[in-house]
Parts: sequence; C-alpha cells; structure tokens
Amino acid sequence: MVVPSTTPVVRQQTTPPQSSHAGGIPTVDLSAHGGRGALSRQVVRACAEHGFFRAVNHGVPPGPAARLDAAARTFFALAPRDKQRAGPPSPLGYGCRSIGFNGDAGELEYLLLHANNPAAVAHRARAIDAEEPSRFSNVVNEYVGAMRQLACEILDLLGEGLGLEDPRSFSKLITDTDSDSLLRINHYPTACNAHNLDHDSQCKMKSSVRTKTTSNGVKPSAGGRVGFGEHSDPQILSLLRANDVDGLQVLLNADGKEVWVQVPADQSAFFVNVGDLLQALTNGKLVSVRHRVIASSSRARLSTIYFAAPPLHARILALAETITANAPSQYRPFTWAEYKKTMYSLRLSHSRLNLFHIDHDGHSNVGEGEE
Ligand SMILES: C=C1C[C@]23C[C@@]1(O)CC[C@H]2[C@@]12CC[C@H](O)[C@@](C)(C(=O)O1)[C@H]2[C@@H]3C(=O)O
Ligand SMILES: O=C(O)CCC(=O)C(=O)O
Ligand SMILES: [Fe+2]
Repeated sequence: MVVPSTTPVVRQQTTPPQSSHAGGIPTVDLSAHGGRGALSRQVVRACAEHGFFRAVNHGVPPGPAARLDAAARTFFALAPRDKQRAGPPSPLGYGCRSIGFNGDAGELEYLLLHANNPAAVAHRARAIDAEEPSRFSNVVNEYVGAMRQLACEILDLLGEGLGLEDPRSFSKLITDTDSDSLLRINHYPTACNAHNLDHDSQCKMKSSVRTKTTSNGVKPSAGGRVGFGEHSDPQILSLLRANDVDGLQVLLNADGKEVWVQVPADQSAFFVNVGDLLQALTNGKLVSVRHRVIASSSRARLSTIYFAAPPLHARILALAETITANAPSQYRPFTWAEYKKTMYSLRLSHSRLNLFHIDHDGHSNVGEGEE
C-alpha cells in the first residue's frame, strides 16, 4: 500500500534570489549577474507588485548628473526676480510653489523642461543661464540622453519579462522623434530659506502647506511640510534621482493595507516609477505608484525626474498579450494628447486613469468624477 506522504512538497528554487526589499523598497541590480531572463522577471515583479523600485548598478556614469546638479544649484541660488525670468510655468519653465493650474501648491521651486526638443531647451536656457545659455542646454541634453537610454533599457526588460511579441513596444514609444518626454528639476529649500522663494512669500509661508491626514488615514509626520503632494505620474515611466536628503514617500500595499513608505535617500541610485500610461498599456498588470514628497525643514532636497512619454498622437491601448478572456480590456483607448488635456484640468491627487476605466457593463467612466 502506498501511504501518502504528509511532508509538504517543497519546490526547488530554480531562479536566482528575487530583488531585495531593504526597508520595504524593492531594489533591482541592473547589472544582470543572474542572467537577463531573471532580471526581466525581477523588474516585472517590482513593477507589478509596487509600481516602483530602486535601480542600482544601472551603468549611468556620474558625470552628466553632477553637471546637471551644479547647473541647477547655480540657477536656484539666483535672486527670485532673476529666476522668474524663466517662468511662469506654462506648464514648462520655472515655477515656485504653485503646481499645475488647479490650485495645488508645495514647498518647492522647479524647472520643467522639454526632454525631446533641444531647440525649446536652448530657448528656455536664455532665461536660465543668461551669461552662457548653451552651457545649461548642453548639460540638460547630455543628461536627457543618458536617461532616455536607461528608460529604454528598463522598458525593454519589461517587454521581455511580459513576453511581448515585440519586446521593444514600450521603448519605441519614447524614442519616437515626437516623444513628449519631460525633465523636471525640483528644489525643496529648508524652512529657513523658504522665504527666499518669491517676493511676497514671507506672509504666504505662515500659511504654508502642512500635511493633513491623507486619504488612507496616514499622517506622514507631525508638522511635515508637503513638498509635492500625493499623485501618480501620468507618463509611461519616470526615473528619479535626488541628493542625500530624504523626503520621497511611496504608497505601498502591505498585507492588504496601503501604507506610506519612506524611501531612504540614495544619491547613486535611480528610483523608477510606473506611470499611468504603462498601467493602461499593460491592462493594469503594472501599476502606477502614488507618491509624494515631505520636505525636510533642515536640509534642502534637489531631485531630478525624467518623465518618459510617447508622442501626443500616440494611441494608448492595452497590448494584445495583456488581454485574456479572464482579463478583458480595463481601459478604453485614448491618445496621450487626450489624457494630458484631462490631467491638466484636474488636481494633482486625482486618480485620473480611473476616468478611462471600463466598468463591468462595458461603459467608460470618462468625464465622471472630475473636479
Ligand atoms: C496639478 C497638476 C500638475 C501636473 C499636471 C496636473 O494637472 C496633474 C499632474 C501633474 C504632474 C505630476 C507629475 C509631473 O511632475 C508633471 C510634470 C506631470 O506630467 O503631471 C506634473 C504636472 C505639472 O506640474 O505640470
Ligand atoms: O521631487 C521629488 O522627489 C518627486 C517629485 C515628483 O514626484 C514629481 O515631480 O512628479
Ligand atoms: Fe511624481
């Protein structure tokens, strides 16, 4: 008689260890020591479970980042009236405290620039570095080139890991000559220096943006200053790099509960965010992560984010490989231009992709719930 064994069957681990989760933040080593297949699975897993990971050993040389940071510091150190020559943001240009067009504000100043239009950057540079505009546009273009390459590498890994017939489907969207990618440089001054942001700020700062209990009931920290309020990035993929000052937080799912997790600063890493469009393109397999910045009162944070986007006319619809009988299309097709128009009519914290969600009866939700 064969007696069934009561010993549980333990499957042999055939793949190298998964990405590490130091402090709850998944980390992916892009140097691919474990092989490209394992790496692509790790990247997919991080983007499917969290929509976010820290990329280390990414192969980007430090020079372009150091040169961009130096140029940004020089600009942000100028007098308010000189900086304002590069603004107001339209949405591109220099902005101070105000974010978007619908009343959002944060304890920051920023430069928002085209990342696929050197002529536009050269034009803007005349107001940013009046002495030698090409100095500024050269460092921006050099940095953007490095970011485009890293974004393509990560998107190709995602394409491979998801088993797409054309693994380059995502990267092709961002390398199109008309790609609408952006570069953003954010400067969060210390509480003491915040009054230098603009002329009439001294009184404004008294009513400065303080954290309130957020939608999930979590208070970030008592008396925290909101640097950049809760949101998801609308584009395909964002690559963020910052100095050694903490502040970035991501909303992660832990045991079925959503919790804000502090992202420890790491100057040598890139933090990778899935954007709304990648969620739509993958039919919700990869998730666009909600994040925010709580500004430190004592140390200034400088961060740079490359937002990889498709051309305005690109039609965004779930790739065939992500649609099955059990997972029908979740979002109605839309163009990036249409999505941008919708997003600029909404507040920062709006879950705008939901407006394009198809409900179970097959109706689209677009137009509903707008603020
Ligand atoms: C309030 C807004 C600012 C923003 C456009 C929006 O209407 C909603 C999305 C915001 C965001 C977040 C990520 C990026 O920082 C950004 C440049 C983007 O593409 O979408 C900003 C927009 C902005 O600051 O113009
Ligand atoms: O400045 C940061 O660290 C993040 C800002 C951000 O999320 C954004 O600009 O979209
Ligand atoms: Fe963001």
